[in-house]
Amino acid sequence: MSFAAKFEAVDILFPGSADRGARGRMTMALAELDAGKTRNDIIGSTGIVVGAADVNLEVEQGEIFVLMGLSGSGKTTVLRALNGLNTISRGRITIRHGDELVDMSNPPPATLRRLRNQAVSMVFQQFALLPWRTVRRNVELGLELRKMKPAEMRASVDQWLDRVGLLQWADKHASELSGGMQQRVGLARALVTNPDILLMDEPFSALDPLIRNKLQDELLQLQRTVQKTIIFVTHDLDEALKIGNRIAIMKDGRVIQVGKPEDIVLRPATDYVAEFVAHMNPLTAIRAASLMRPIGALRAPDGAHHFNDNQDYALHLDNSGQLIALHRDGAAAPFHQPQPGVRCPQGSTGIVTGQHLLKDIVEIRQQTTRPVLVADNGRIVGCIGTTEILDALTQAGRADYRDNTAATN
Ligand SMILES: Nc1ncnc2c1ncn2[C@@H]1O[C@H](COP(=O)(O)OP(=O)(O)OP(=O)(O)O)[C@@H](O)[C@H]1O
Repeated sequence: MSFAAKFEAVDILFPGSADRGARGRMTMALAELDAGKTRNDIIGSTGIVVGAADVNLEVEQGEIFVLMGLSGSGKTTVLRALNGLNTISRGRITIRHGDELVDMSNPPPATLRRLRNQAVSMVFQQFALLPWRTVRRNVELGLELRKMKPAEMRASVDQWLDRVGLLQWADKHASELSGGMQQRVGLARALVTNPDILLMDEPFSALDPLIRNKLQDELLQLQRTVQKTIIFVTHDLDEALKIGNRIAIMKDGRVIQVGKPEDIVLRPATDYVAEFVAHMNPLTAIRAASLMRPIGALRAPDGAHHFNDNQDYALHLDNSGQLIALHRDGAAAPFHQPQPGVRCPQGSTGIVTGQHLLKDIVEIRQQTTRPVLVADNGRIVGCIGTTEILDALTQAGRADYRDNTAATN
């Protein structure tokens, strides 16, 4: 997989007033940064604000990459450097636009215009719609600079309005829509230009929790079809864990950990991240592959893999690792592959993939009253019983898991 955007040792400093001494103060601030001085030291001695320091990141094509951190940690500063709204003080940012690699360190104005028009679009927290324009005319805004024929423009716009479920609202004014609907218009406006990268700056923060949750689901659904590279800023760890393929945690302008949601949850790199994680919702963050007990450890002398979850479960696998028979306390027991939206039969063990979320596992377990098996391409790789679910749900259980994996690594 090639990168969509790459940050190499990026520092972004804000000089404040553009007086004659600004350049000298900037040089001094960079030297102080190199000497390990803190943000507060640097603002005290030079008046310069460090927005981002030594940021190294590679965002892959087609992933949702989340920048997460508390207010002032530098998320927006990093995001805005990707469309040239913030100037890089040192280091390099490269953006892939088709076959071209664009250096964002100091792009000529024409390159920047082309990039903003074609390669990078942004969705804002406060929607930024024009209230006097209709919904359709707001979405057209993204295409107006392209000199498209009106009929072609209308077809693209309506296709996107349809995708975000607002085609019926096309002739209403933006001000007549609810917050959630307005943000769907913002999303359609950003996507109608078919950008390589979509930047989303706290897009759902202004919405109430139910609508926010719904829009997160819709974004994930949309992403499955459009497969865009999305860089998403949030200060909410649950949101980051739910929607991010990978997450960068920021503090004081620096990236302190980058990883998949489960890396962040199960292996926090610092006490600071661990403190965040202690308050998160594991149901939408932990996947079957991380919480299962691996099958390898469960083989008994009779050749079956035995797993105890109140009762003894014996898994009989063929040479390729597929389940051919399951016994519960010695009696043959049924198993099945759960289907989305279909209630699992009670008493039948469900077989899921490693990608299933803890919330799905809990639901399957509740419906079947049986442990859950995990398969990778048909090969059984692990089991999830009550103990594994409780471990994943509780902070203490997750800490045990961390200690055990650290001990076995
Ligand atoms: N244009 C600017 N001029 C001066 N300082 C700035 C500017 N933009 C950001 N900063 C400073 O850079 C630091 C990082 O700000 P940034 O907005 O990136 O943080 P954030 O993590 O996105 O926070 P929030 O969630 O509150 O938006 C802050 O100290 C902020 O005051």
